[in-house]
Amino acid sequence: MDETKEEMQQLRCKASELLLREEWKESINIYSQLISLCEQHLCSSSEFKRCLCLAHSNRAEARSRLRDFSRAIEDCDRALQLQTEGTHVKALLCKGKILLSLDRYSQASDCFRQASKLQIGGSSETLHGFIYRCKKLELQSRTGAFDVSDWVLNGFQGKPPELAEYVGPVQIKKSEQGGGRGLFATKSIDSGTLLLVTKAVAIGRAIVDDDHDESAQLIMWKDLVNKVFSASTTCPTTLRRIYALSTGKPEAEEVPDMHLFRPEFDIDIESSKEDEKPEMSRILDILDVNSLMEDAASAKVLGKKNRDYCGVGLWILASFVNHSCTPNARRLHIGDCMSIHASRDIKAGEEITFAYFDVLLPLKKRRELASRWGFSCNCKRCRFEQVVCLQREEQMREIEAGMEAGGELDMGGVVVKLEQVMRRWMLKEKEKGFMRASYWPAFSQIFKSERLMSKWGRRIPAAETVAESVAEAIGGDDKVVKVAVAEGLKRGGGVAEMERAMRLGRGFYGKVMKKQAMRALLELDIHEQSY
Ligand SMILES: C[S@@+](CC[C@H](N)C(=O)[O-])C[C@H]1O[C@@H](n2cnc3c(N)ncnc32)[C@H](O)[C@@H]1O
Repeated sequence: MDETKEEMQQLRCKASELLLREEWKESINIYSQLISLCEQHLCSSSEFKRCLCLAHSNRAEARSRLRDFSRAIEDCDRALQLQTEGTHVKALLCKGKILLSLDRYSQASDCFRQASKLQIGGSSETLHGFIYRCKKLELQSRTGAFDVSDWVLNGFQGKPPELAEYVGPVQIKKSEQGGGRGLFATKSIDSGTLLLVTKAVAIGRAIVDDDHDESAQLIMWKDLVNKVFSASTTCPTTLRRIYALSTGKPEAEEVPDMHLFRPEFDIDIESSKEDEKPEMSRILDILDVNSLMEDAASAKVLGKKNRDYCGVGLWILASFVNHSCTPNARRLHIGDCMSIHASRDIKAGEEITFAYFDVLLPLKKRRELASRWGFSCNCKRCRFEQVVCLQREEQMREIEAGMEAGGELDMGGVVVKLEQVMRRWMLKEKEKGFMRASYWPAFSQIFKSERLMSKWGRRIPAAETVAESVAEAIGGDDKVVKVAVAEGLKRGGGVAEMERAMRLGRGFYGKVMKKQAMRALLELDIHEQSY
């Protein structure tokens, strides 16, 4: 027996040393040996029981560092079952932290509460900190009451605010407009209302000098693939969610139960399907269809100091949102989280869509971009412009030619000609908005140049009119909102002008941002004239 106890001591010392050195895999190995030794001698002495309990707690810690959450939780539960004083708190703390990172806020909170009751003496500050965090996140995830204004107003100091997973008034259904499934509003909502907040499964990042920097793009992509594969290997819930996403064969895809995407969801490990093992080829297909670049405009603004720092990621629930060139929703990137809000008023039952690419472009360019995603957009705006292009081929060709030539003079010509023909064709306001959105690059070139404005300004509508009409057609967009703000500022920033800009800003930034923070953000880039 003494020999066995000595062996136990040796394994214990070795494993804790490895744990301290953060050599997780090796420490798991040794703890596994220690566990089997203790299990064999469990009945002979209480020392083995204490050691077994501690070994499970510590192996849980090491497993959780490798994000092997389900097996880490199994270890915590075993330690809790053995219930040896002291280690009990350790296992509860570890389990709580894992549940917190799996967005199971109330279950995490229960663990921290139990631990704080058991903790005798010592500082309970950490536990109270965790309990406070759980409470805050649980409230956010239940009510959708998010506010990132303070962080914005503090100049993005420190880490981005921690945001809870939130599933608002949305549901997945078969889509009529896009292929496969889509996300739909379950009730009528107004512009700026938050629809969901979701943390990335993973984000691949790299410094990209320009759009053609292929090696950096490859690094970013490989980083994403490895992280997603590893996340789906270690967490059955993540795998189940990832496997609900499209592989690019819409006809074969079922509508998953919304329950699967709610924050407190947990699959019963026993019931996790045997055949649900991550397969690299399926994961690659899924990433091909669903991964998104961090939206350039918002990622750049919301806390990124280095503007060439690019990221491509996978955000599960957001992956059910189809594209439209006249979208009604917007995404914002705050740290690793994506929030999606209505960029216009949305009716109950309406499909929620956002833009996969810049939609302030003519039909031909948008078609090219959509074809890179493997679909052709059939939204209201694309259908309308297709008819215009067919029926008014000659005039549209002239406008297109001016656009492609790209000179300042040509831009003036493009805009004046476009406004003339739209008057002649007696287009409705909404239709004018569609066309103006398509030729926005020409409008914005004129609006941002005093010289061009003095030459063409009297022959085209005012910047605010164009900005409002475009925003009406495609929802809030930072380039468009900035024009409204710049105009407001030029006129001395009067209340009415700023109110208008703020209304448009609400569509772009959503209600997670108070007016003051939105104003700070909008003014930030005005001087760069990045519209
Ligand atoms: C991120 S997924 C969107 C959700 C997907 N429809 C599903 O069933 O899971 C992207 C894929 O959806 C389809 N899609 C998205 N927007 C579309 C649109 N406007 N028209 C047709 N297909 C679209 C394309 O097949 C695209 O590759």
